[in-house]
Amino acid sequence: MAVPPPPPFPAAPPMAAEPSKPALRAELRAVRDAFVLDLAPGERARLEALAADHLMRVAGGARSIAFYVAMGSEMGCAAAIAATAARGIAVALPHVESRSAPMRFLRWTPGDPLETGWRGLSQPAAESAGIDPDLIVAPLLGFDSALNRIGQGAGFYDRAFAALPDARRIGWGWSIQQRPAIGCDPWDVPLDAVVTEAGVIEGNSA
Ligand SMILES: Nc1nc2c(c(=O)[nH]1)N(C=O)[C@@H](CNc1ccc(C(=O)N[C@@H](CCC(=O)O)C(=O)O)cc1)CN2
Ligand SMILES: Nc1ncnc2c1ncn2[C@@H]1O[C@H](COP(=O)(O)OP(=O)(O)OP(=O)(O)O)[C@@H](O)[C@H]1O
Repeated sequence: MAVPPPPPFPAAPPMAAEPSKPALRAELRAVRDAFVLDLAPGERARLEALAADHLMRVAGGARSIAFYVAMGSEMGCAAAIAATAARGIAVALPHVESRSAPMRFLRWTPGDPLETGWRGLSQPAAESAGIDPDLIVAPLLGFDSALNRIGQGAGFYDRAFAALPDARRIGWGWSIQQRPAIGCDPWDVPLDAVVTEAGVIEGNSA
């Protein structure tokens, strides 16, 4: 009597992305590092200022915007923060205490001190006023034209988007971080737009 062959093992994970998220993150980090390393002196600041101009065109009506302090090869927010503050719009920055605690957005004005916190993050003093921003500028490792994003993988922004459903979600990154498709998980909340040095990618403009 024929014995049926055993089922293939290990079974494929139910939502296996192609490639795996950790592999995609490593690739995107390497591409982003190489892109920034190749920029001529002054070019990075020029491109970040272009992104700031694009953001100001789409930020209409926001009374408060959350940015972040860029690390490594992330597209920086300094020009956009300066433009935001110059328009009298409140600036907030993320504050992380631990991997498990929700990230908070704290009021910050250019010139205020920044403290080194969890994993070397530069962030406002823990006792700064918390705000619920109208618009959240989120760091990206990668994004696609359907406005899915992939971040560092700790889920801080996914959790913040779930907690602040009325805030506009704008991804912020270099145009070379775009991929044909970023596999998304059930908890991933899509962005409303992505701003790069090259322009704005909006949901209904694709
Ligand atoms: N500039 C910046 N600020 C941010 C974020 C971000 O992505 N960029 N965040 C977005 O969520 C939050 C912090 N999230 C983080 C999530 C993971 C790690 C982390 O695991 N870092 C590794 C090094 C990773 C690497 O090699 O690049 C470590 O410290 O070991 C750090 C911050 C809030 N502030
Ligand atoms: N709304 C949520 N509530 C609780 N946990 C969440 C929520 N959203 C995501 N997470 C958790 O966060 C973790 C990381 O998610 P994911 O791999 O999508 O990170 P990411 O989007 O790349 O990172 P980040 O949002 O920090 O930039 C997952 O383990 C997930 O369970």
